[in-house]
Amino acid sequence: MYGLKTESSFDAAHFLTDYHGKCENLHGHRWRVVAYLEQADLQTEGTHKDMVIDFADFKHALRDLTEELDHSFVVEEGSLMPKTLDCLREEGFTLSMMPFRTTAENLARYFFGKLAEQGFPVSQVDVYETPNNCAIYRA
Ligand SMILES: Nc1nc2c(c(=O)[nH]1)N=C([C@H](O)[C@H](O)COP(=O)(O)OP(=O)(O)OP(=O)(O)O)CN2
Ligand SMILES: [Zn+2]
Repeated sequence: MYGLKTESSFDAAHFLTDYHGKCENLHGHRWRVVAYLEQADLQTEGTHKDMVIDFADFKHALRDLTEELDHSFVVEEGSLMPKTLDCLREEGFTLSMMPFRTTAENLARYFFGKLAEQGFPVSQVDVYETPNNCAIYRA
């Protein structure tokens, strides 16, 4: 089995709905996202011969995904009143609406799904919320 790994980071704001503690308040993280690909065989011909895939394609795909969330407010759908969302948008804030509670675990599954949708043979995504705390989603 062959594997590739790349990583990218994004800075964003969030809060955890129904969390009893300081994380219920709006705060920010520099989330670090590490993605892994696994494939039994290497490509056999052309420019990608003896590669799982080109590192460039992999790193750009992950970077594009983290870039979409960078410097935004990552909001769980239904967690704020529509009028609050309207006001934030009117103020010019960028909102990234997510259909899940914005935990590191769910963000790991989100990036996993987005890479898989694009055809990458993704096997695992790690999301670090702090340098020491990491959530893992695996196939
Ligand atoms: N399993 C999970 N636990 C927690 C998550 C999560 O996504 N998955 N998220 C949070 C909060 O987002 C919170 O911001 C994390 O806070 P904390 O662990 O306290 O991190 P700090 O950087 O503030 O750490 P300090 O040690 O207080 O500096 C909570 N739990
Ligand atoms: Zn947090």
